Amino acid sequence: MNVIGTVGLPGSGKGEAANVAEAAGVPVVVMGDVIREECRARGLDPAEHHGRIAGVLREEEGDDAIAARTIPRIREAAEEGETDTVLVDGLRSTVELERFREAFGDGFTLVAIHAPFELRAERLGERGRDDSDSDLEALRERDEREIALGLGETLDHADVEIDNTGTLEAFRERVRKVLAVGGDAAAPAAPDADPESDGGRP
Ligand SMILES: Nc1ncnc2c1ncn2[C@@H]1O[C@H](COP(=O)(O)OP(=O)(O)OP(=O)(O)O)[C@@H](O)[C@H]1O
Repeated sequence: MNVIGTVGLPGSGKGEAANVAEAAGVPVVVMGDVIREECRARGLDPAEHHGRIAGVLREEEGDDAIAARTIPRIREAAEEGETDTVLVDGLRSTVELERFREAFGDGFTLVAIHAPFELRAERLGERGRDDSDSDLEALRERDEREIALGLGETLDHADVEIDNTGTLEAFRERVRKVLAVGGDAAAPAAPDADPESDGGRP
């Protein structure tokens, strides 16, 4: 079983990567769904209480609570899917990463998606909101919140890096390649490899 976890700052392209997976018949498990379900189980509206319940779950069941609850969902998705690859969206911390590595061993591949702040701000602006200063400030705050949870450190542990600074089609193609190989086979793809390059590196 190949489990591909994606990690990236807000607006980096995780949702697009999940779309590529779905289009390719690769099931997608969203870690946030665990939290939404827990909100409903407690009679709370996920839209309002998502952030708080994520914190409560970690306090009650440990920092790896969301990962632990996601693992059986990943196994179920693998059984039901057309391929033996599953994409998991929503890793936030190295504790979660360790939990997944423990559960899936070499079958787990962490994929980091990178795009600079300005580009993420522009893309998120196009996704919904206008590109005002308050949105830039909101993105800065979201970045900081995610980094405080451990996202920055998690990015440093990636097995595969995807640089999402080009066209959407170039990004989708890169994701398709990573999904097709998964696991260790993905390693030869050098970080931020230039697809135009003929390998003439020193
Ligand atoms: N290479 C690209 N070129 C143009 N637009 C892009 C590119 N990559 C992503 N986008 C667009 O940027 C927006 C943000 O991407 P996406 O929703 O995948 O980010 P995300 O990492 O899931 O963000 P969040 O964590 O905030 O949900 C989307 O509208 C997406 O279609």
